[in-house]
Amino acid sequence: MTQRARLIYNPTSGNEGMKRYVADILDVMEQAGYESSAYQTTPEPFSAKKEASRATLDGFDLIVAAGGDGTINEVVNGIAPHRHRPKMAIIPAGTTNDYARALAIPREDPVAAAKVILAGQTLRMDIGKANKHYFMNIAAGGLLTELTYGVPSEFKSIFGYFAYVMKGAEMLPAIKQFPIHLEYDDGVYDGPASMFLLAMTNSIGGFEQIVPDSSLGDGKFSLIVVKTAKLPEYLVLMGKVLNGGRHVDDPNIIYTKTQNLVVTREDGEELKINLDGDYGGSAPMTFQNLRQHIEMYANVSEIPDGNIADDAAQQDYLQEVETISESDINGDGKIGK
Ligand SMILES: Nc1ncnc2c1ncn2[C@@H]1O[C@H](COP(=O)(O)OP(=O)(O)OP(=O)(O)O)[C@@H](O)[C@H]1O
Repeated sequence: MTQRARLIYNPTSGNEGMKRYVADILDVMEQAGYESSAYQTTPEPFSAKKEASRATLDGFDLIVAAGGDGTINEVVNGIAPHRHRPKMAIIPAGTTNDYARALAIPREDPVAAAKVILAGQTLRMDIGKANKHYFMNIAAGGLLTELTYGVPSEFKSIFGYFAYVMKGAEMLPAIKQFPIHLEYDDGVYDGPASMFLLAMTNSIGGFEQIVPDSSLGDGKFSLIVVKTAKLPEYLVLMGKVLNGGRHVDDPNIIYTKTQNLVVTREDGEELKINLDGDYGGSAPMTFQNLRQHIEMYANVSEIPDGNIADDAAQQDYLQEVETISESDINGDGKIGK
């Protein structure tokens, strides 16, 4: 039976330019063998999530999310709760596009991004669960991340803000410590912290060094806890991030891999949690890594081998590799020249 694909696109993402590419993107999806249709998101909250959920229940085989990381996060939230989940493809049109960067998908040209589907390479990507919400790239808490709520979209990404901070250091005096209780796979931390991050890729506002050893599809979060709130120590840490990810050994940092995490703020104050750049609820929060939960088209050959878990690259890609080796088979059926 012909496979069906649904394009869910946000007409307001980026420079509101997505609309004019829709016909060409649908054409690429058809070339890839999918019977294709499109849905334009609306100003109504969570329209992308609702449509992704509906299309999943309707049995669509592929959902293509075109928009900023906010739209991609909504589509992930529409798909992730279901037992039978379609594949996803990403067409970036936001301001930061961290997730597309992680999947090595072109970020300037939406049609080129769609053509990643034609190459047929996919990765089974981990998805994070945070209480009842899902996220695909990053969860974070702490004052620096709270500053991102209610700011203009160009500063919406936590680490767009982080970059801003690194340039101007204007926000650093605002960093405060709070008492936190963390339970993760290898331990418990009770003590002061100024922020924590849970990352699933190494694509965080363009800083690949924040998570120097991420492995897509390994079923583990990279947990980073910054204990200090002292300005000079923050500057040292930022220097170490830029200097090849050496912050991971700093005594002011906890850096570990974990599948599960429980976060509680111990002084009774609210700790807002940011999921993929937007407010996603407050602590106490339980996080779980859903290993290889959604299969996504990716430019796998452009991602360094060391950044992909051994069993995350999927069928189409592997078939392509097998096809190449079949051409090496001799007339006598043996492999080799
Ligand atoms: N037709 C529409 N009109 C107005 N707002 C919309 C419409 N469709 C979606 N939205 C809103 O767009 C927001 C998501 O934007 P998205 O994150 O995809 O793009 P962006 O803000 O340009 O990207 P980035 O987060 O990278 O800056 C959601 O709040 C959603 O409700």
